[in-house]
Amino acid sequence: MRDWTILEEVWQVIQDRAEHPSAESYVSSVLTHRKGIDKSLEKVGEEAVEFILAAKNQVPERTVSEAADLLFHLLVALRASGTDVGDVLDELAARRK
Ligand SMILES: N=c1c2ncn([C@@H]3O[C@H](COP(=O)(O)OP(=O)(O)OP(=O)(O)O)[C@@H](O)[C@H]3O)c2ncn1[C@@H]1O[C@H](COP(=O)(O)O)[C@@H](O)[C@H]1O
Repeated sequence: MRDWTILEEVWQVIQDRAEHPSAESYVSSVLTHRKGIDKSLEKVGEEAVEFILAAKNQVPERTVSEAADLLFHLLVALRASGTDVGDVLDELAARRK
């Protein structure tokens, strides 16, 4: 089975950027944006649309790239909304049949 720890690593970096914002950090720029949480929610929407178009048009490389963008921006939006990704994983686990 493929190793998913990269998702956990990215989540940890997002926590670090939230707790220690820096001017060079893209994550910090989203989490401290003047639009507030709307910035990260907009990014989730944009990336979802781009993913849908890539998958619908059957462009494999773009589908992979847009899926990565979507997962990344979803993690940032979870942080922006004060949601623990652990609770999302627990929810998925609870749905196991
Ligand atoms: N996975 C990503 C990632 N994917 C995309 N991006 C950035 O997302 C930005 C958005 O690009 P777009 O073209 O979608 O949008 P844009 O119009 O340029 O900008 P906005 O709409 O966001 O204002 C680009 O600057 C990319 O570099 C990312 N930035 C960071 N990460 C991860 O987050 C970690 C922390 O990054 P920093 O916060 O920058 O240190 C990194 O080590 C990576 O693991």
